[in-house]
Amino acid sequence: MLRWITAGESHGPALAAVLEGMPAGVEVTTSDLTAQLARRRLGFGRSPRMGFETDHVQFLGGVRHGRTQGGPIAVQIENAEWPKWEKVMAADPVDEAELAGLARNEPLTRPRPGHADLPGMQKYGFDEARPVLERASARETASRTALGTVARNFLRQLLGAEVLSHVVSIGAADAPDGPLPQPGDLAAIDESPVRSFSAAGTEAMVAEVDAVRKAGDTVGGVIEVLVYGLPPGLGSHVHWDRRLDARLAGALMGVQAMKGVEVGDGFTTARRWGSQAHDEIDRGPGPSGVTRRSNRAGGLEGGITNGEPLRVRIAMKPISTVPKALSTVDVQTGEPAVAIHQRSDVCAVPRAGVVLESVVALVVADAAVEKFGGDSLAETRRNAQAYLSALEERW
Ligand SMILES: Cc1cc2nc3c(=O)[nH]c(=O)nc-3n(C[C@H](O)[C@H](O)[C@H](O)COP(=O)(O)O)c2cc1C
Ligand SMILES: C=C(O[C@@H]1CC(C(=O)O)=C[C@@H](OP(=O)(O)O)[C@H]1O)C(=O)O
Repeated sequence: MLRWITAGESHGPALAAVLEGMPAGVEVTTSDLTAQLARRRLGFGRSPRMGFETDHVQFLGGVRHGRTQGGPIAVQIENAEWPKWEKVMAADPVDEAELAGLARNEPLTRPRPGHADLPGMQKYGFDEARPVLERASARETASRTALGTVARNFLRQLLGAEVLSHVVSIGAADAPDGPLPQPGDLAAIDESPVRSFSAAGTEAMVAEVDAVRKAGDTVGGVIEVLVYGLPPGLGSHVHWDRRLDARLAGALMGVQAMKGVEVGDGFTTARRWGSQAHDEIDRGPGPSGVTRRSNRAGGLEGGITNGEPLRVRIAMKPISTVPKALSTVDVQTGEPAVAIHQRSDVCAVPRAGVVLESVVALVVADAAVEKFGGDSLAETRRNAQAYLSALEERW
C-alpha cells in the first residue's frame, strides 16, 4: 500500500511531504522533481508568485544515489519568500510589538466567498482567516506534485506507463473534439500557454483568460488526465473502496477547487442508450489478445483497468479570490463588506493539470503496488511480467 501525507503552510518556511510504501530501486533524482515543479508554475493566468517562486526541493530521506531505498521518501520544498514572512508565520511566540504595524499581519476578517476562509474560521475557532488560508492554499499541491513524480517514475519503470494531461476547456472556451493526445505529445501540450492540445482551443482559451482578467474576474475549466500503458487488472470490483474509479475520484476531488470528476465519457454516457455507451470487445492485439472498438468507459470497468487508456476529466471551479469585489460580512464588525483580495491566480486550470497528473500517478501506483506486490522494483516487475504472461497464455 502507498500512503502519502503533506504538511506546511503557504507562507511558512517550507512544505514537507512523505510517501510511504514505494518499492526500492526506483530511479528518481532531485532534477526530476524540479522539472515537474517547474511545469506546475507555468500557464496563462497564473499568480504573480509563480513568477518568482523557485520551488527549491530537497530529498530528506528514502532516496540514495538516485534510487529509492524502500523506506519513506521525505521531501522539503522551500518558500522563496520566507524572510518576508518569518515574523508573521513564526512557529514560536513572537513579541506583540514586533508584529504590530506589519502589513502582512493585518487580521483577515472579510472572508472570501468560495475559499475555505469562513467555514475554516467557524470550525477551528479563529477570529480571522490567516490560519485557514495558509493551509487551504493550493501551495500545498507542490508537495503532491513532488511525490507524484516518484510515482510517475515507478509506473514508467514498471510498466512503461505514461501519465499526461491537457486542458479541454476554460470558461466557455472549448477545445474542438479531436484525437486524444499521445505520450509523445506532452511537450507540445506544455508549450501551449493554456496546456491545450489543440491550436484552435489554445487561441480561444487565451482570449477567454484575457477577457476575464480585463473584467477583474476569474475562471475555471476542465482538464483531462490520460494514462497509457496500463495492463488490465488494477483496482477491483469486489469492494467499494477497492474500485479504482472510486479511488481516483476521491483523490482528484481532494485537490483544491476540483468540483467534478468524470470517468471516460461520464455524464455523456448517462444520455446514451446502452448499445452506444459500451465498448464492444474484439479479438485483436493487446496484453490479453482482445481489444475494444471504442474507449467510452475511460479504461475502467467494474473499478478495474481493462487495458485501454485510462481517461478522467476533472472540473475546476473559478478562483475565489475575485478582483472584482464580492460581497461578504466583516466578522469583526458584523457589517457588510467586500471580500479580501490579495495576489492570486486569475486562472489556474493549465497548471492544475500537472497537479492532477501527479495525483493520478499516486493512485495508480498504489493500485500497481497492491496488484503486483514486491519490495524492490525488480521483484515487482517480475511479478507483473508473470501476471502478463499468464494473461497471454490464457487467452
Ligand atoms: C493550482 C491551483 C492554484 C490555485 N490558486 C488559487 C489562487 O491563487 N487564489 C485562490 O483564491 N484560490 C486558488 N486555488 C483554489 C483554492 O485553493 C481553493 O478554492 C480553496 O482551497 C477552497 O477549496 P475548494 O475550492 O475545494 O472548496 C488554486 C487551486 C489550484 C489547484
Ligand atoms: C502559492 C501557490 O499558489 C497559491 C494558491 C493560492 C490559493 O489560495 O490556493 C493563493 C496564492 O498564494 P500567494 O498568496 O502566496 O500568492 C497562489 O499563488 C502555489 O501554487 O505554489
